[in-house]
Amino acid sequence: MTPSSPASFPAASRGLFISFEGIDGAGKSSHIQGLHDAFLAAGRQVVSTREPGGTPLAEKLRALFLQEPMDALTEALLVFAGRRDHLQQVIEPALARGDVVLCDRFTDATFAYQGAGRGFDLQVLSVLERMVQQRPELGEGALRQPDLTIWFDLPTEVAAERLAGARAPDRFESEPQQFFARVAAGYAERALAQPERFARIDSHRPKQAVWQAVRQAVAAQGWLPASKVEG
Ligand SMILES: Nc1ncnc2c1ncn2[C@@H]1O[C@H](COP(=O)(O)OP(=O)(O)OP(=O)(O)O)[C@@H](O)[C@H]1O
Ligand SMILES: Cc1cn([C@H]2C[C@H](O)[C@@H](COP(=O)(O)O)O2)c(=O)[nH]c1=O
Repeated sequence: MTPSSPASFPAASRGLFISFEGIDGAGKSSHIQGLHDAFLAAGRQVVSTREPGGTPLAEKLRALFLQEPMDALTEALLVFAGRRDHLQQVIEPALARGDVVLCDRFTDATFAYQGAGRGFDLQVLSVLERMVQQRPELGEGALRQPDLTIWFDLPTEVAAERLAGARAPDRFESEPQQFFARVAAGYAERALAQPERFARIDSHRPKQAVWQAVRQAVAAQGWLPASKVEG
């Protein structure tokens, strides 16, 4: 059996937490499914989930979050309330079982959208983050954070073109391009501050090239075999 064959690649049995980020229309969705399939093929149990959402309660909050007018503090409180439930009900149990958790958006989105996009106080967001994500069992003062964040980066005008006419826009998708420019800058700031956690993917390329970059970013961590290109 070669080192890169899937059956020889349960490289680790510890849980893995991978989040996917980017402005609306950045192209996350199909690659999350591709990675889900690749991890299954490598013999891992996989939980694909999303934020806001991921539990019955958090999905109810998501519907309000995406549709009802509210201020930025209310947005932040709702999204962190849903995140708490999601962590307790889905993410932590999956990681404890040793599963791979693929999460379409997590707390970086809150810093990018509510923080950079809306201009909401980053220190208040940090306090909420600490309350919701604190995990004493990981070490004193430790917070649950993704092991890897795959950030789909592309120009706001390209994302807008991709979304145009695709579906009825929600409250965020209806925002002007200047809003998304701020959100994109927010993501860039997060990535700069935590380069070891972020993998930036240039998403202004054909889907197959983006997929190969995503696959490579995960393989570089030793979590999937490097040689095989799927999807
Ligand atoms: N590399 C690409 N080139 C061209 N079009 C793409 C590419 N990737 C995705 N798309 C198209 O762009 C649109 C948005 O993609 P997708 O829904 O995957 O983005 P997303 O990041 O999940 O968006 P959102 O966060 O708003 O749900 C879809 O119509 C998709 O087919
Ligand atoms: C987690 C999170 C999300 N948002 C925004 C970002 C998107 O516009 C929507 C979610 O829609 P998607 O198409 O499923 O990605 O919600 C946010 O503003 N703050 C957050 O923390």
